[in-house]
Amino acid sequence: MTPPVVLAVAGTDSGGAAGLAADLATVGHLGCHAACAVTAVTAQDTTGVHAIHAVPVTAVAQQVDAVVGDLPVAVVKTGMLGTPDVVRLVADRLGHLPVVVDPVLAATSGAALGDDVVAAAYVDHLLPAALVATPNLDEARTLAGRDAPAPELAARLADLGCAVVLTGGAEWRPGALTATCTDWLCEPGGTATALRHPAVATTADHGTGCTYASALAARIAHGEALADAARTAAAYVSARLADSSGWRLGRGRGPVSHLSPTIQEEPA
Ligand SMILES: Nc1ncnc2c1ncn2[C@@H]1O[C@H](COP(=O)(O)OP(=O)(O)OP(=O)(O)O)[C@@H](O)[C@H]1O
Ligand SMILES: Cc1ncc(COP(=O)(O)O)c(N)n1
Repeated sequence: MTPPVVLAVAGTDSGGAAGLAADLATVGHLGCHAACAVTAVTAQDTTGVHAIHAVPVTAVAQQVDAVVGDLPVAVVKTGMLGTPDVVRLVADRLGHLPVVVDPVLAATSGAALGDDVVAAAYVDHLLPAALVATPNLDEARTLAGRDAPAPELAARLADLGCAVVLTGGAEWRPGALTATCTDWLCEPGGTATALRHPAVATTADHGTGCTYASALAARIAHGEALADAARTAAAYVSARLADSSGWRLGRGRGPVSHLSPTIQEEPA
C-alpha cells in the first residue's frame, strides 16, 4: 500500500540523535514516507551544540516547493526552524496542511536553537496555523511569556488556535525506583487533560522530543485521532528509550535509539 507522506522541516544533528536523523527514522518506522527540508546544519554531539549554520530562507523555500509540488504531503512536522523568516515561510506555504510543530528553542544540552524573535514568530504566525504544537515546559513558558502550572500553560497556548501537547520529562522522586511522565493535552478553547505513562530510567535521551513529535505526525498521517496519536507516540518513545537505556555512546547525554525495530528482531 502506498504510505502517507510526512514532510519534516528541521535541522540536522551531526551526532545522529535529534533533528532530521530522529524525524526520518521515526516516520519511516511508523509506516510513512519521510520527505525533508533542511533549515539548519548543526555541528552537534552528545555534549552540546558547537556550531549552527542557518540554511538561507530561499533554499528552505525551494526544498518545500519541490516536495509539495510533487508529493501528496499528508502532514508537516517542524523541528528547529532557527530564524523568524523560516517560521513565517512554513506558516505561509504549509499552513494549509496539518502541521505538527515542535517549537524547538533549545537543545537538551541547554544550547539555544532559537531566540526570542523566533519564539515571537511562532506565537504570531505558526502556532495559529498549526494543528498541534508539542512544547516542553521551558518552551511553553517562553512562548506563553510567563510561568504557570503546565495545564494552564497548555490551555493558554491552545488559545492561539492549535491543540497543544505540553510534554513533561520524567519526575524522579529521591530513592524511588519508578517514576511517571505527564504530558498535558489541550484542544483550543478546552481544558488540559493529563496523559501519564511510566518513565524509562536512562541518560540516553537526546532526541526524545523530536522523536515524539515525529511519531505524533506519523500517527496523524495514518488518520489516528489526536488523543490516541499522542498516546501511541508516547509509547513509541518509551520503547525507543528502553532500547537505548543500556548504551554507552558519547560523553554526554546519549542518543535515543533510532535502530530499526524490525532488523533488531532478526537473529544475529
Ligand atoms: N524518561 C522517559 N521515559 C519515558 N518517556 C519519556 C521520558 N522522558 C520523556 N519522555 C516522553 O517523551 C516525550 C517527549 O518529551 P520531552 O519532554 O522529553 O520532550 P523535549 O524536552 O522536547 O525533548 P528534547 O529535550 O529531546 O527536545 C513525552 O511524551 C515525554 O513524556
Ligand atoms: C537540529 C536539532 N533539532 C532539535 C534539537 C532538540 O533536541 P534535543 O532537545 O533532544 O537536543 C537538537 N538538539 N538539534
